[in-house]
Amino acid sequence: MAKVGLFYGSTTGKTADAAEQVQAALGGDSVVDLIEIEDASALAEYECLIIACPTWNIGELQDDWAAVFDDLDDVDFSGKTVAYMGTGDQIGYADNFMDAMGQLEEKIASLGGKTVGYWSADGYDHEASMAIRDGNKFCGLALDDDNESDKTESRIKTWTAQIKQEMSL
Ligand SMILES: Cc1cc2nc3c(=O)[nH]c(=O)nc-3n(C[C@H](O)[C@H](O)[C@H](O)COP(=O)(O)O)c2cc1C
Repeated sequence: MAKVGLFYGSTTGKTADAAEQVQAALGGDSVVDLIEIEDASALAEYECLIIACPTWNIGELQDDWAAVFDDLDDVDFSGKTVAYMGTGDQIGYADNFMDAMGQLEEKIASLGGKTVGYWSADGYDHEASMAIRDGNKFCGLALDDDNESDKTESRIKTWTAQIKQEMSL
């Protein structure tokens, strides 16, 4: 079985922690390579990807993802299965919750990536998000350790069970 590439950017460590938990829940480093995003071309090596990005500076990509965003255009995502996860603050940044996850999904899907891992937005308290698709679903796992750290473990457990099926892991 081909390994999953989990690429993350993280400024204060919350997304890095969540990415480690997702890696562990999917079976550890024999199943998932955990890679800090530095170079977009590394994404091409994987058929199954998990893209992990927090939203910073009111609706912006985290710095490491911002640095490679334009280079994503040079990656052929057709035939790749891609799941997304983000961390954010639904109370402090209610009008921009998970915007970065939405921007990355929009771009990578437009370049041919098949999105899996949609996640119900029921029970969240934000006002607006660029990550909402088809009614009331986020385009990936939405984690909020600023306000709901008690829910992170169970959200990761449920979501990883879902993408195990959707990625046939
Ligand atoms: C200055 C600042 C701006 C932020 N802007 C947003 C935002 O627009 N949307 C959002 O959902 N979260 C926002 N956040 C919350 C962060 O995304 C959240 O703390 C995240 O978990 C940080 O991830 P990291 O530790 O991996 O860098 C912001 C936080 C700070 C301090």
